[in-house]
Amino acid sequence: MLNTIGALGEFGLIARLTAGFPQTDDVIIGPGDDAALVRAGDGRVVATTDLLVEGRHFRRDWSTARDVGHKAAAQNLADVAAMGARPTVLLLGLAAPPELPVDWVDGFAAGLAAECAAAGAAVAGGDTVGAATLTIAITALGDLGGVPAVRRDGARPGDVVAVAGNLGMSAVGLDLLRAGLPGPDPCLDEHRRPRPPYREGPRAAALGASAMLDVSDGLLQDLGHIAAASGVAIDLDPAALRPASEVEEAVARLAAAGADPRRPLDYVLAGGEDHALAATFPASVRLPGRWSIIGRVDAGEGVTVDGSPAAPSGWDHFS
Ligand SMILES: Nc1ncnc2c1ncn2[C@@H]1O[C@H](COP(=O)(O)OP(=O)(O)O)[C@@H](O)[C@H]1O
Ligand SMILES: Cc1ncc(C[n+]2csc(CCOP(=O)(O)OP(=O)(O)O)c2C)c(N)n1
Ligand SMILES: [Mg+2]
Ligand SMILES: [Mg+2]
Ligand SMILES: [Mg+2]
Repeated sequence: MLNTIGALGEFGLIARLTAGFPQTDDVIIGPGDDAALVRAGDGRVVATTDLLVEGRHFRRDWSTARDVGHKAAAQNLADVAAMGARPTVLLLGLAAPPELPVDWVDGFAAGLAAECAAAGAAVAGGDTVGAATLTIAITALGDLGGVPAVRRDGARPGDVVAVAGNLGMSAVGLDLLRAGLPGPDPCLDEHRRPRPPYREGPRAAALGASAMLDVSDGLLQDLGHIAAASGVAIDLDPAALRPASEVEEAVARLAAAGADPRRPLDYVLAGGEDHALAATFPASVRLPGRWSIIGRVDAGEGVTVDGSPAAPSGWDHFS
């Protein structure tokens, strides 16, 4: 039987790839977090990279070029913010077929520029090649301003779990697109142009967040990374995870169209591409308005909802 990476799954593949990679004193935080932290001269820089592949992350008939520019930047800048850092600089890799309209490139660049401006980041360089599949590879850098990075491994029993940003809208928006249901719909907007709460990353670090990440693959799966890295259990409070009315309404639209949607709560728990920030904080911290408490950290392992093992799983590129 063929031994393929499909059987390993995305995270098995990453573990296998990175197992033998050299780690020197220049690497302060290596593979395994939202971003790396590396030495740079006398200082430190946060560094992360995420790819977007046409057909896999976006479709040109579902999103405008401008949308894709916004999303490509946002997906990467969110990983910087999730370390508690301020995004500073982005590098753009672009692989594109020669048939790609110039208008598309112009729109993409405008969207990328606008999202970078919103986060306070500049574009410092990149690379451009021809290829069969339109692919965007972005590297984003960030500045911690002298504070420690917020990793995935610092959650402690007794901490609270909190989220800034919205959950479930992007995934239900994707299902609207799959079902061919037209807009306007706020969930479509959220899917096309996620709005990570960039400034809440450094703010959470200043408040003493013990762990943090951005929700890209689905809340349960991503909180599972915090639970595993920290050696703790996380229990979520379903009452605190009530889906936004926009999610409820989009699910109702899908059901009315016979599209067999998931339950609203499942979009919240396992949707993906939210790029909300999820963090753990000592219970004594008074959280600002953009953060809402959704659960608590206990001794043990795994993620549960109201004490029960959580069923829906998140995104895996290979299974
Ligand atoms: N090809 C690779 N080589 C080295 N490290 C990788 C590779 N792919 C993923 N990683 C690392 O694995 C971790 C998880 O990746 P990923 O799930 O994509 O993070 P995120 O969801 O925050 O973008 C990250 O720390 C990332 O740097
Ligand atoms: C055409 C299309 N199909 C499916 C999706 C859904 N989707 C693609 S990637 C992904 C998960 C997040 O992407 P990933 O590359 O894993 O980002 P990372 O976790 O590395 O930040 C989801 C939900 C989409 N956005 N567009
Ligand atoms: Mg991340
Ligand atoms: Mg990634
Ligand atoms: Mg990411």
